[in-house]
Amino acid sequence: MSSDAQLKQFAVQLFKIDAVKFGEFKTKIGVMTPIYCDLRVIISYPAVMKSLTELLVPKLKALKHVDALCGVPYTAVPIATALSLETGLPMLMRRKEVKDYGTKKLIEGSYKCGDKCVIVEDLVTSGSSILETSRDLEKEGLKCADVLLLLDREQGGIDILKKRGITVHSVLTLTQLIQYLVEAGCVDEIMKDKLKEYLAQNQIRDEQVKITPLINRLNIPFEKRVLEAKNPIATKLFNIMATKQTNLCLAADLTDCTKILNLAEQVGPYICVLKTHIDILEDFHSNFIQPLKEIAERHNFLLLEDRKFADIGNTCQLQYNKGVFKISSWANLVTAHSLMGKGVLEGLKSSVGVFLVAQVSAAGSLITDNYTSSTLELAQAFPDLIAGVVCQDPLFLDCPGFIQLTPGVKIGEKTDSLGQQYNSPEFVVKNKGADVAVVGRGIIEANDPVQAAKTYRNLLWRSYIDRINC
Ligand SMILES: O=c1ccn([C@@H]2O[C@H](COP(=O)(O)O)[C@@H](O)[C@H]2O)c(=O)[nH]1
Repeated sequence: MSSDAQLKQFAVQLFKIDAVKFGEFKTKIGVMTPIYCDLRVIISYPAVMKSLTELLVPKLKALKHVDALCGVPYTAVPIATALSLETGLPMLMRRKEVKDYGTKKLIEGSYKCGDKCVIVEDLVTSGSSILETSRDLEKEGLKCADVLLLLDREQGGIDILKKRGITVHSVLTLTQLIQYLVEAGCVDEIMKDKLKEYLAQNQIRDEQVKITPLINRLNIPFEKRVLEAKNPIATKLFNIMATKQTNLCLAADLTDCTKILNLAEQVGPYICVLKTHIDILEDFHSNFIQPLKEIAERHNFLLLEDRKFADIGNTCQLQYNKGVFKISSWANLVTAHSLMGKGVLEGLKSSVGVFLVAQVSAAGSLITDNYTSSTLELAQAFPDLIAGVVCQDPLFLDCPGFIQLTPGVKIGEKTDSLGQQYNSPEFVVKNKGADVAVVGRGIIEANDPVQAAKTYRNLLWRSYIDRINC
């Protein structure tokens, strides 16, 4: 059992090295907190590392039959190392990012299936990092029922873990830590009250726990994701993006056939997809299609008709194959709404790639979170047909074979006069998960559309490279 004096001395050590700070701090989820704990600094203070080890060792020894220790990356890895050296228990290491997920090991070290592994953690708020670690250890056949913890922030994480069969053995709670610091004269009683109020108002609910998926498409380069694509047009698009080094889709929202052909010819080298709204052309004639296809072939880009099919399957089939536009004869890709269910997808032929609309860029859209997640389920039920999803947020992270298409991209503007909402090229790729970004008026209304296309292409591609390297 840790003595009160030992704990108090440790609390003061943490305070002195600035591992615990008081004031107004913004948390990861944007909420303000009066107390901030950054235990990463501990490694620079061997005396504090020693105290911490002395506090954790008795708790570890009290656990029955332990085969290995694994620190939650990264802060708890040196803590687990110290415990391993002190107790002679073997240590394992979990990789946080597995970019080559097909080949790289998730867990480093020597172990066998069924080994009992104790997870070591410095701080628990929601418990999500521990859940990610136990998921990866269990994937390798290890058993992880116990966690050795330094500090419980008392925001519900311990109960969340308990519900999932994980027992946490902690050294200190945040309330105890403050009490020791008050007794030692490091902070006053007011801070204790502030903390009490903060904890009462900031309990994390079960459904708020977010676990980063094992496979995260945002970290995987297109040339690797192509191996996961089931739809042949998605395969083609991944290859085009990787070889041409562009993830720019031009929304060619012009109403004149010749203007579209001229623009396609000029910006062809910088785009991977040219998106049309074929029904806005005032002079549409079937002679338009052949040259458009030839330009697309020559410059190696795909044609996406943004028809947003949204009727019963039979009508969509007619709209797709018949009428004056005969979309199926030239479009490599089409968009469809999920509103009418799977009939729409059954009505489209499998040589096409479909982008299913899960979210839109329009302000005041009636699409709800439930609609979006049902759309993703529908997409997953048709992997041979679905090339990807049209959305505004980083969704389907664990489906690297699908492509995220994101419209609403413009430099220097936030809206238009009819409810369109824009983000910058960097933001949509790095923060919103866009694989391909759709740019319309940002290019077609620019003084020099070719230069604008080059600029968008460069910004989007650089952002994608930064994303996969970060
Ligand atoms: O949610 C959506 C879905 C589709 N679009 C289409 O993208 C372009 C955007 O054009 P801008 O000129 O860049 O605003 C346009 O063809 C839309 O129909 C979208 O904007 N939002």
